[in-house]
Amino acid sequence: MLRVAVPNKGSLHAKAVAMLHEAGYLQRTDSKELVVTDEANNIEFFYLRPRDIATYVGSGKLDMGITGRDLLIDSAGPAEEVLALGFARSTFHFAGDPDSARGVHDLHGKVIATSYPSVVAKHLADHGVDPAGIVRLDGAVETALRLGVADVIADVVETGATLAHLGLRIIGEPIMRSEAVVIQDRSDTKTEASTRFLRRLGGVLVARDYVLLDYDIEANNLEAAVAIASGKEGPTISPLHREGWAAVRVMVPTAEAHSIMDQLEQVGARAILVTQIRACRA
Ligand SMILES: Nc1ncnc2c1ncn2[C@@H]1O[C@H](COP(=O)(O)OP(=O)(O)OP(=O)(O)O)[C@@H](O)[C@H]1O
Ligand SMILES: O=P(O)(O)OC[C@H]1O[C@H](OP(=O)(O)OP(=O)(O)O)[C@H](O)[C@@H]1O
Ligand SMILES: [Mg+2]
Repeated sequence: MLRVAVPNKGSLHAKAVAMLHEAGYLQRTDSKELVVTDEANNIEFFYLRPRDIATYVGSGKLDMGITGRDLLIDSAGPAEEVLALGFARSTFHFAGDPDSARGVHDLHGKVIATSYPSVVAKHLADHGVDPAGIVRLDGAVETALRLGVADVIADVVETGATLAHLGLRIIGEPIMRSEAVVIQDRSDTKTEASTRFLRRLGGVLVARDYVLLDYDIEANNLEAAVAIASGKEGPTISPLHREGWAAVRVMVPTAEAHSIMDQLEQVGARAILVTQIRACRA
């Protein structure tokens, strides 16, 4: 049975569970449940703290897990990323009062508070910067500045609202970019079960990113229309019960669907319909 770690709280939890649901897996209905066995799919889900997931997977106790790329990197363990999931996107930055520092080289001799000490230490070492200290905190890292615990922080930034609210500025370039990822032990070989799990999640990603577009078009205009949207593997073209016309079905990126419809209409497409994809293997 495949054993998979799922974040039990925080930014990753709800979206990871939603994705597993969409992939057809049984998920817990009570937040007190720590393990759920999905007999039908031969898979067991362990609900764990996001920060611990790379440790469990890296030690081989669990086969795979969903966590943040930043947490995986900070763990510095033997687990590796095998699939990016596109949610919980964030960047990781140094930040401080507007006059505290302009770039990483100004951090020489400063005390830095962070929940990601290993990432910060490596980044500073890579830039030849020697801080006065790195203070590890679990959260609310921004408050360390106000309380005088640190000169500068290194933290997750999503919208930037938290920093703006406190009048803090980003210092230098992003240290890393993160999103939710599936991880696996580096020494694990692919099994049929792990491949199936990844294929299912990959199918959810495609189903979320693409829609199906159907339209009718006169045969004369077909080439122009296909040039606008040619699909992942080429469009399906069927004869229409109307002399000289065809019906076309094609997958297009969700984000581009409306602009593609505008362009198709201009080359003569009619009855253009968009349909959401619930699941797929593409
Ligand atoms: N505001 C945010 N937006 C997007 N991703 C975030 C945000 N805050 C944290 N993350 C991501 O969530 C993961 C951290 O997991 P963690 O459990 O600490 O989440 P959290 O949302 O910060 O939870 P907590 O409420 O315990 O602080 C990391 O991958 C991090 O990049
Ligand atoms: O750029 P923003 O959209 O404002 O998001 C970034 C904030 O979100 C996270 O905090 P969280 O809510 O997880 O609280 P924490 O500091 O206690 O971890 C992170 O640590 C930042 O403080
Ligand atoms: Mg947090």
